[in-house]
Amino acid sequence: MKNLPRKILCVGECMVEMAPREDGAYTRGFAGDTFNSAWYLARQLPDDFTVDYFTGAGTDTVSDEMLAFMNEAGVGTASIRRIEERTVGLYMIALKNGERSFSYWRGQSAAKLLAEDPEALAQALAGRGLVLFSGITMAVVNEEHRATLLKKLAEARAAGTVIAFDPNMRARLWPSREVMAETIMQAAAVSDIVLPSFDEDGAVFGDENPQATIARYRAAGVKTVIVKSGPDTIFAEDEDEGPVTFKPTPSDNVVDTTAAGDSFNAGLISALMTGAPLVEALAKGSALSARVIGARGALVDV
Ligand SMILES: Nc1ncnc2c1ncn2[C@@H]1O[C@H](COP(=O)(O)OP(=O)(O)OP(=O)(O)O)[C@@H](O)[C@H]1O
Ligand SMILES: O=C(O)C(=O)C[C@H](O)[C@H](O)CO
Repeated sequence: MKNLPRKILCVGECMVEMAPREDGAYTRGFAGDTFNSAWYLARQLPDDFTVDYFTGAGTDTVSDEMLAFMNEAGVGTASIRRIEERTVGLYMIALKNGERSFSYWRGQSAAKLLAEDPEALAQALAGRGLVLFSGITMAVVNEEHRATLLKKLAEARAAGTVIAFDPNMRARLWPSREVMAETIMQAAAVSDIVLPSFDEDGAVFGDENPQATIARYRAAGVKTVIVKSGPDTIFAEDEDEGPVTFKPTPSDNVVDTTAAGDSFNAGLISALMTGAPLVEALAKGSALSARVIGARGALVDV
């Protein structure tokens, strides 16, 4: 990808994260899929890039702390909406042999209103080289705001912004599997790059193999599809570069898989934004995520 503005925006929900420690206590952090990618992107990209986050936050102390945390990490917060009567959501990680599961407390979070003001959204999206959003971004907003979000993303795309989408399906956040699947395909239809995981997409859409996942998204007009599969081979296809595969080196130190996909996305996008071919971008994403799963929590100082 060449000649794009060196300005990235990630859109979604960042929450308080409670990550279990070995001694049974919890470490408080701030995390959420698209924010995790923003955090890693800010570290991976050269200094002449900017990375911003768009969401809703409250005006209480924990919301202030979240924004301060973002700024310290080099993620810009200028366009974040502050909503007085709301606050930030919370999630807790549970670990079983390194594989993570989450419990959520996010019903009243300000992020649910991130697409309430179409003008604010359009302004945040304007002039970006790349915008990343996810299935979780789509899940946390209501039906009307989902349509606003898709419309504004389509307008940004028409104006030259590359739109990247990770389906990141969290069934519990959706009213039904049908609505989830339908919305994921609508989101893919406004996107240039789609970054699914085969375990989720295979189960929800009945894809027989990663090639079927690629074919489904390519038929929806997506230029670049990258199908992640834990330690297994990544299958990708790009309109210009054709099919590409990459086999990650399986890790012998899987401590917590939280944000494996988010950090992979950041490594991949940072490589593509600096002009690398797809195969190199797959290698960079894999190398970063392999380090991230070796420690607890979403954000790992790697
Ligand atoms: N056991 C592993 N060993 C080495 N690399 C791994 C392993 N698990 C994951 N990865 C790396 O992380 C990438 C993303 O993993 P995965 O397919 O599990 O993502 P995901 O399901 O989107 O993750 P999440 O949604 O939990 O962030 C893989 O493509 C691979 O490069
Ligand atoms: O599950 C969510 O909604 C989150 O954003 C929490 C985690 O940080 C994320 O799923 C990791 O990929």
